[in-house]
Amino acid sequence: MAREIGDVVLKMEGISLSFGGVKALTNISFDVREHEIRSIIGPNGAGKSSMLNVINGVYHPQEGQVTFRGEVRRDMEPHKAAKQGIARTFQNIALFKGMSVLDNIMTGRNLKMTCNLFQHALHWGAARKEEIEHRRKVEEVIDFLEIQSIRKTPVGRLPYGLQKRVELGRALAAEPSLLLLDEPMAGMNVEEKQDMCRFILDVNDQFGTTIVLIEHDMGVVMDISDRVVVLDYGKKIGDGEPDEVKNNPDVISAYLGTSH
Ligand SMILES: Nc1ncnc2c1ncn2[C@@H]1O[C@H](COP(=O)(O)OP(=O)(O)OP(=O)(O)O)[C@@H](O)[C@H]1O
Repeated sequence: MAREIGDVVLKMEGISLSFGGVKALTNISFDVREHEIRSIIGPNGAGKSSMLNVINGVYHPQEGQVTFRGEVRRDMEPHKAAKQGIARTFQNIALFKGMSVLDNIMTGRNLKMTCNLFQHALHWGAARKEEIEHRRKVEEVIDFLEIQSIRKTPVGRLPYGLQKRVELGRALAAEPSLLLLDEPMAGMNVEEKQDMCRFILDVNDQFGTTIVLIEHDMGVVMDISDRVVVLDYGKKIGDGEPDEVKNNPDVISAYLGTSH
């Protein structure tokens, strides 16, 4: 691979998270290095989505510490995480179905907009310039994801695989340094999965974006990940390069041996 894996950018230390009596995560530690594709796998209910929600501040762990780019983050909220360059996609597509592909991707630029609505409405100086820059970036994302032909189509009319691609586009429009992908290939057919895989690898390679990925398709995970962390019942049972994880007996019995 041409890209070089860098220093640790995200460090999760001793993370524990409970919902009432349910322990979603117990004392989990792992790190993510610059430019790597780091996957989180595990059976249903293992705590994968909860971990992504801790990373971007949706959930606040009762114990443990999250360090992003050398800064310990307390009281992280999703909008603060977004401002720090963390973007994400969701397990269930979260797009505006009645809006066009272009407008949905444009919403990914919201945090970067500095001019107010009134200025935008009148297209005054700086606002006009800013609008042009946002449009340029959005068109760049549309070209990158090869969705020029559907740019004006309402998202709700698109097949599922393309909606997932648009959701990736919205996350990319924010120009994240860390991209969190929650099951980006769930529900896709083989061809759609191959396309999505290619885009994830290209994002990582061309933009240098660090990626944390949750995915159930083991073939995909083992193919595209630099390192994999394995959760089971909220506990970490494996962590390492794909080959290492594949041969870990705990992982085999907890996960690979099941029908997931
Ligand atoms: N908001 C919540 N309130 C209560 N319990 C929750 C909440 N979110 C997650 N849990 C519980 O925490 C545990 C871990 O759930 P989580 O969704 O993180 O697992 P997962 O590995 O992402 O599962 P899946 O593969 O099915 O998406 C489960 O027992 C779940 O029911």
